Amino acid sequence: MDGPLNQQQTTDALERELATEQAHVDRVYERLAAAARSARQVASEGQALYRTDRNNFFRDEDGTGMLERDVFAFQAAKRLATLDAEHEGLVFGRLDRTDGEVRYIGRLGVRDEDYEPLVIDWRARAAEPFYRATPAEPMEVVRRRVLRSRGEKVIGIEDDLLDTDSDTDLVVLGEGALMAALSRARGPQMRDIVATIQAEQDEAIRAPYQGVTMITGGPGTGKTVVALHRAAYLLYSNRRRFESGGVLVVGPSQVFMNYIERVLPSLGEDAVTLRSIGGVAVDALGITATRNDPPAAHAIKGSLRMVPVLRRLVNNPPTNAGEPRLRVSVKGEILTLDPPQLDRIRAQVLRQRRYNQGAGEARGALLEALWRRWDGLDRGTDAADLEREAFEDLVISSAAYRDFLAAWWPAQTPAGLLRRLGEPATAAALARDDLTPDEVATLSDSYADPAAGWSVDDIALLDELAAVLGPAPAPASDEDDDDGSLVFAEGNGRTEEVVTVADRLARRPVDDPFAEPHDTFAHVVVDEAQDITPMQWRMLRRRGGSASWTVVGDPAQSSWPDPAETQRAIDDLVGRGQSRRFRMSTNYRSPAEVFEFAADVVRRSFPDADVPAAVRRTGYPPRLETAPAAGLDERVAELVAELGGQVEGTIGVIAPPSRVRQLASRLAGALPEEIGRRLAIVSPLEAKGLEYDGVVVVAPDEIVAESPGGARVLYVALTRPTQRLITVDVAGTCEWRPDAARREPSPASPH
Ligand SMILES: Nc1ncnc2c1ncn2[C@@H]1O[C@H](COP(=O)(O)OP(=O)(O)OP(=O)(O)O)[C@@H](O)[C@H]1O
Repeated sequence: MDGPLNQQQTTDALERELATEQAHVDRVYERLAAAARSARQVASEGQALYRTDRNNFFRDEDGTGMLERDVFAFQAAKRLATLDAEHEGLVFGRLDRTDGEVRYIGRLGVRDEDYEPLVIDWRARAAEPFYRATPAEPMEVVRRRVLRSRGEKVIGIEDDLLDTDSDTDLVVLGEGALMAALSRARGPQMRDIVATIQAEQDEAIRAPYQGVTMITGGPGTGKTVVALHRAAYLLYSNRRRFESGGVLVVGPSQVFMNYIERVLPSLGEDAVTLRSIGGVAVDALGITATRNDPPAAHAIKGSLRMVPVLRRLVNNPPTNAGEPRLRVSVKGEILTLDPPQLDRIRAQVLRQRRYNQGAGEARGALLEALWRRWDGLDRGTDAADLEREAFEDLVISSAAYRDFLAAWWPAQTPAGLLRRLGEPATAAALARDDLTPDEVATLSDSYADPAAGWSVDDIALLDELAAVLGPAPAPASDEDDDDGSLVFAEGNGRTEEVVTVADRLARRPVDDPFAEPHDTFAHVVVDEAQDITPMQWRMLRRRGGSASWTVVGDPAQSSWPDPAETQRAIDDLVGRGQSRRFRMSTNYRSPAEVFEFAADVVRRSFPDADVPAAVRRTGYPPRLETAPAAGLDERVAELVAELGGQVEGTIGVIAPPSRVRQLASRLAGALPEEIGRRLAIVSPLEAKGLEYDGVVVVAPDEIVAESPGGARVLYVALTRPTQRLITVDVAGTCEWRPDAARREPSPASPH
């Protein structure tokens, strides 16, 4: 080119280029419409073919020919149907290469009638230079162009000239797609970043699937969005493995799952299971929890010290429900099994079987022990003798035996068991030396009110119990049949109903003693991994016994009191298998003015925090406010109203958990509806992973005090804004502020 374009030339060039790109995009949509028509036709022909073949010979070569010719149309139409109707452009990128080739990049691949690519799927290898090429290493790309669209209309162009040495007459327009994308107001849901993925992010997205892939980095570095694009990439590059094996994405809360739920569909992928950490065990338990425990209970319930307590809860049911010894009378003889012997039998069975599967064996062992007692008795020569079978019939029909069995090996459910910890004496007996008396009291207290429902931490405990218990046995329809053995009608006169083989096969899934009570997945993505408690890691690992993993987190944002402990759990997962680590170095969310302030706060108590570089300046430093305790809510309402006029999109009020409810009710009536609609009032835990254009952080000192994560949790709150941050101290408190900020009055800035 011969130098920069003037204003008029730029406008003309932009119009010309937009028209060129629009023409290509139109062609793509026409081709897709044709592909969809063809797919429908093939589907109906395919059905007709199948029907014919049921009556005639199967003509394999016809079916194959049909699939080969039209498989693409099928795929394109199927994926198009899953794309978000409001996606921002099916085609979003163009590469002009040094050899003159032009490649368009899009959310899915589209070919023309001659099978030539009109658009390349962003996950294909040929699309890699779109994300990786830099001026230092242009990868044979002269110009990278990002197309911005609304529906099917191209409305903007952002170019990067990568190979400045090449002699090209390509025009270069716009000021960079990334900055344009980052400056836009945020809606209530996360968007995909497929048009502006950065090189270091792309490497993590396309990393091999095997083993454990760790993605670390500070707040706003795109860890979440990268992990989601990685899930889409894995499905694309290994569809058979991951579509059939399943991909699970786990995030910190239900609100967070709602926030990210559109990203994968907007990339044309809907075969991914999204669960909040409180909903991971919905497969085994049928429930999802959203309530968080207070910090002290959270610290106990998340700790591995709960493992032996729960094991004892299952395996040593307190025997206050009945006599701790078995006494039955057979033909006038009293046979007794004492507690030590009973304990030995129980332990022996549980060494080989989980509780639910052990019931039959335990009964067998009791009968065996009683028989030995009977057999060993010196009953005199004229005493009644009994065959073993008749002896067992007598024992089984005795009320004493049945009552004992019900108390000694009762049917147990995870929920019923965990509730028992609400009895302080039971909790203390089961905790032994694993918990201190104070911890036992805290734990027991947390179950005192059954109406409170289960907490997020309880879910991992219930899941542990479900695993220790093993799959629930099928409800027995016939007492004698519950050992699962086949019964055939062979004229023994006792059998009233014939259990056919077909019946039995139909029951097998419920009966299968090896079936796990939970789903398993081929790949598990764990977001905000720094907050996953050791007990929750156990729950997750049950879902990914032979899975590969993507683990995403930032220890500096941890709300767990001992970040080293969660790190050990992650190291454990990695084990000696394959693993790779990617560090994201740039904060794309926060304005630099806000982030530098937040980074100073976290460094005071966590000097090793991984602090990324923020790329965007807005000219608005954080605004540090103070309000008298009595007028705090009113002041927050005023500030939210002001903020509503300053930012276009979402507003978050992040308050200490103890204040959230009251603030929500005070602010409800105090704000114009237009602002109320954009407002969320949340605790820092609920704000994890989310972002808002404007944020008011209320009573930062209380946030630090109310969380075991302390300053790290405040750091989460301070790093949520994409545009503006306001903090409001209760008058007389500002311990949290770095010295420099505390000495200065509220900065005189253009608010
Ligand atoms: N390459 C990119 N192009 C455009 N936007 C991006 C890019 N990378 C990240 N973002 C945006 O930056 C914001 C932060 O991303 P994300 O929430 O994934 O970060 P995070 O590292 O998970 O943050 P946190 O640790 O604070 O939860 C999001 O709005 C995301 O869309």
